[in-house]
Amino acid sequence: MSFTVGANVAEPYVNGVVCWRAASEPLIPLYKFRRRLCAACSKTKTITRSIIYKQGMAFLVVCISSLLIISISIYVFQLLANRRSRLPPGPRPLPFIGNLLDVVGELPHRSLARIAGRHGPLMTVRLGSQVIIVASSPSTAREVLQTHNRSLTGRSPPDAWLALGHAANSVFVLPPGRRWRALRRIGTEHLLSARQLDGSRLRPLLREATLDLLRRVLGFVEAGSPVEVGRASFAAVMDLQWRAMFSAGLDDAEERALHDAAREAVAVSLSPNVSDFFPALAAADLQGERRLFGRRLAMVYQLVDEQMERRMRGQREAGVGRSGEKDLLDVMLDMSLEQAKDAGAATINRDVIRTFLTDIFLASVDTIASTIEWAMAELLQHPDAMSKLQEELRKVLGSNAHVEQSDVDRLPYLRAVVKETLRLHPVVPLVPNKAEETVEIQGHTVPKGCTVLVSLWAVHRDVGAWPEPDRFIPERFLPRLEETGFLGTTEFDFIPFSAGHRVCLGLPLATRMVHAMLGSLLHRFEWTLPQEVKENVVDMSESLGLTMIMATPLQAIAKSV
Ligand code: HEM
Repeated sequence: MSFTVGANVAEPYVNGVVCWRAASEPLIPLYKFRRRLCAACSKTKTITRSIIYKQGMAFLVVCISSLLIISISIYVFQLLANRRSRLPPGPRPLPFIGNLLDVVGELPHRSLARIAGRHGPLMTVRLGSQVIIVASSPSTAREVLQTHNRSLTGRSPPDAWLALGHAANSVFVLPPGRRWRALRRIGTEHLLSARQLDGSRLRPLLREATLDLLRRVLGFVEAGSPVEVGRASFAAVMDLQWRAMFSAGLDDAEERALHDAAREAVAVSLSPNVSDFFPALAAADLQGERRLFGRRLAMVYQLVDEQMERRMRGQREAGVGRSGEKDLLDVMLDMSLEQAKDAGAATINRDVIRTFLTDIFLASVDTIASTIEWAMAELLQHPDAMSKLQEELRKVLGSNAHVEQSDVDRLPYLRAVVKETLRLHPVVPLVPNKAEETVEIQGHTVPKGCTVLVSLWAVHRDVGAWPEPDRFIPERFLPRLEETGFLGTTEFDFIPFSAGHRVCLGLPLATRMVHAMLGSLLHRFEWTLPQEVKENVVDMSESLGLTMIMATPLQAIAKSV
């Protein structure tokens, strides 16, 4: 770009001296002007600066006013468009940034619930250039997850997920097409259905994971140190998931690497990112979230790849597949070989296998471990509920050392505690869908392409559905244990696993492990808070990535019973 200097600005007076060279050259590009003018006379240095300064200021003023005019026009246009398109009501957006200032600064599920308190259970917020419709009540959640679910199951991958091409094959963010359906089917048929989990291959693994957790806690007890409940649960679930997918355990170094990589990948993956609010800036990755997510993901990929390599080498050397019961990796490798033979467009290739196994791994560890940690934090602050639960466990289990899946039906208070924990602390508090078609909800328009966020957190604290919504009262679930199950398909006031086409794939595994692990921890140990925590309070603040975890990891003192 070049700037020109007209005759009027080319006669600058600085300390009473006129620059004749500038005056005689009415049109000079600024960058040249600066160099040439300096060669012309002894006073030019000052004069040049003065002219560049004036030009720069003029340019800045022109830019700022154009930006202001453009953004005010967009703003007015949006307001008019909103009125005409009958979007749900919402806070007035600022030009450019929309309602970002209202939402950031607090955890998004909390700020959105606060704003919904003013604007209603179906509201519109604008985050940067993105239009988001938020459903915050049981009835609006039902509209999204049941009535209009077919049109609202799309996904826009968060920018961070584009790292290493993860989004292209990720079951979490794939649009509801052929590949997404194939992956869900594989997950259900070969790992996560009740039939698989209660079958001869996986059932012993699930039991072993509970015993593994008890052993880890015993290690803390014997060392006389407080138990890091979340960390111990995380490690036990991680090992279980690895064995279920690869029929192989993790050594200490792998366990440490995976723990840190998985926790950080999950934490970074959905944290607020300017690239998501302003897709036009995404290429710059200004916050570095995509790079960070990519680095963490690469560590998980590397370990998954090692397992794949080892298995494929084994198959090549033996000339046949593994004998015995097949694990998830076997099943997926067999499928990819079959599809390669058919020479059609393979739905399952190596990249898809790597991404799916990584997704399943990431989905399972933090969710189950955090739910157990939240439950323990609540119980430690509600000793009556803890005693009642331990009494029930003593009666039902007697001298059995741990909870089996077959015991859970006879443990109503344990089930009520788990439900109340998931009500107050749904580990996925906001579920983002994308409207694939325009739909009408309660007299408002939800336009095609916008994001439709269901706030499970707000639904679970809806005052109409839940008296004293912020209190931990497991008893509220006792009369309705059988009524709603976990799917919320009747009332939609309790939907920790969401509902509809994209309902959580891991529900059967999660409910089995949370009940078995939590029940066993309470049956085998007496729990108290460390003295310094008793004197203050348990820090119940949340930290949010892909899942909602405790910001301060819970520590508790365990004593063998
Ligand atoms: C307490 C534990 C868990 C909770 C509360 C939970 C909750 C959720 C929620 C709310 C969703 C979003 C559903 C939607 O988009 O409408 C979800 C999705 C998903 N969950 Fe879970 N989850 C848990 C454990 C697990 C486990 C253990 C696995 C796998 C082993 C898993 C695998 C998945 C997958 C693959 C999806 C994506 C489904 C899709 O988009 O099609 N989850 N989960």
